[in-house]
Amino acid sequence: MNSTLMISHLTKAFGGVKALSDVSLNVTPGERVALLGHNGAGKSTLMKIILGLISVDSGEIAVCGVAPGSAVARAKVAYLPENATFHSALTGLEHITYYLRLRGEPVSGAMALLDKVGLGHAAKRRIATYSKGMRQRVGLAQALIGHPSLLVLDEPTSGLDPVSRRDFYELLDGLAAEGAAILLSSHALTEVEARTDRLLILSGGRMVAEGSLHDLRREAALPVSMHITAINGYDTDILAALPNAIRVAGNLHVTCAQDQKLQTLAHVAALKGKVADIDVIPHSLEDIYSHFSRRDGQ
Ligand SMILES: Nc1ncnc2c1ncn2[C@@H]1O[C@H](COP(=O)(O)OP(=O)(O)OP(=O)(O)O)[C@@H](O)[C@H]1O
Repeated sequence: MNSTLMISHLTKAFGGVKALSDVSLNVTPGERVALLGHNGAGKSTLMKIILGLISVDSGEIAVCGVAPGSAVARAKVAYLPENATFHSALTGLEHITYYLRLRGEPVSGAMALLDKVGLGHAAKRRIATYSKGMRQRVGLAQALIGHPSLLVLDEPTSGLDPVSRRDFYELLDGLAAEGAAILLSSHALTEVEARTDRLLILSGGRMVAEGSLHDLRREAALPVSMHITAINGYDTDILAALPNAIRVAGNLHVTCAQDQKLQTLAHVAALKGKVADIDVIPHSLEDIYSHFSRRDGQ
């Protein structure tokens, strides 16, 4: 397979603590993958291994076809830490110029990088005067030096306002469209649901779920919840006709297993003349995430 990142049966322990157990995953060019998990689930450990900062106990890993941490891998992988820090006395332009020089890249590219992340207008202002969102963009511009094939982003949007988050994801969309693979960790479930191609859920060091939200929803097979609005006066008839219906804060509520959904809807439909409306309540990513995270006894 044409993988930018290939991980197979990876295991890592710190003393008696198993940080990662039998983790496998592939990320292909242009894919945006979100890594989700509770505190201590193993996300940072996985990122450090991908960056070549720590070794594995067993399993295989290849970044752009080579060992993580090798000179080739380091040239192709970029990392944006959650709290990137900058010398606040430097301007954005000076900062990026400095890092271009360190990487042996032409410094003439600094302005183009800042333009790419929407910071061209502030390039000559000191970073101390930048907002959190602007500093995050400097970090992204720095990460883009050398056209990385894989971007590893640790909670890149934490602390950003909704507009800055949207702008940040639009930048990532553009990079993915140019072929960069993106692996980002996040606790902001609703936003990654909309902005990534695939979700990975780590729990207790194990990869407990992987797929699109649609795949995870199907695999979780959580009970279906419905709200029924009765035509005035028919509440009691409906409750009598549907044994699994209950009254919650004045509304009628029905819960059934996934494979009972059509049958339950047919029962409700048969009550025409008594039912004004029915709403099937979709599960949020939080519900699905909790389901998989708890499966490991977390
Ligand atoms: N250097 C270390 N020495 C000992 N234990 C460690 C070390 N690094 C991580 N661990 C343990 O490995 C487990 C996974 O930690 P990790 O930092 O990868 O989790 P995480 O998912 O990144 O958490 P968070 O969301 O809080 O950053 C935890 O139990 C942690 O205590």
